[in-house]
Amino acid sequence: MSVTHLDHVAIATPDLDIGSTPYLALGLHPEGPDEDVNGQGVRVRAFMVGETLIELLMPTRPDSPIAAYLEKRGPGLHHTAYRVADLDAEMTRLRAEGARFLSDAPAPGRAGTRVAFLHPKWGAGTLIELVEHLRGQAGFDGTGV
Ligand SMILES: C[C@@H](C(=O)O)C(=O)SCCNC(=O)CCNC(=O)[C@H](O)C(C)(C)COP(=O)(O)OP(=O)(O)OC[C@H]1O[C@@H](n2cnc3c(N)ncnc32)[C@H](O)[C@@H]1OP(=O)(O)O
Ligand SMILES: [Co+2]
Repeated sequence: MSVTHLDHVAIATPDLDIGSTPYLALGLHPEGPDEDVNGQGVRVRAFMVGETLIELLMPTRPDSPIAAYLEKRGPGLHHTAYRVADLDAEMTRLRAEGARFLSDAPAPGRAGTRVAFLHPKWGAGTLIELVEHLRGQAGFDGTGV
């Protein structure tokens, strides 16, 4: 099995509190404290909806991909992320099918995950992320291991 869940939907925002307003009004609550993912230049606030997170992303430095996105497109939907049990295997499989990853190797994501992004052109106009959770981590169902 390859993809097992819609892991998260990510929204770019210049301000986590402003970006949170609709989700708080919908009755959702942040999952723990905000987290800085320094490799990506983002601060993340996550809201759980069923088994899927809404991930609010605020840039933490001018060269963050989120800063570039806000500049070009303004606040809004940034990417969708799909959970896989074995990210290395999935990257190998997709590369063999011509997929265009934005980095050679997985990078650290939120909450101890490993992540990799596929080019929006390959994604037919949307940025797609693959996520692998650590074994035993909340939300990890062990599928495929
Ligand atoms: C914390 C972690 C986690 O989940 O745990 C995260 O999510 S961190 C999330 C933040 N990290 C990332 O996003 C890392 C991967 N992202 C990147 O490397 C970059 O943002 C790119 C996706 C390559 C886009 O960069 P940039 O716009 O400078 O490149 P580019 O000008 O070559 O763009 C190529 C084309 O893709 C479009 N494009 C850019 N960003 C897009 C997006 N988010 N969704 C859909 N299309 C997008 C551009 O408008 C352009 O289209 P046209 O050619 O038609 O004009
Ligand atoms: Co993400």
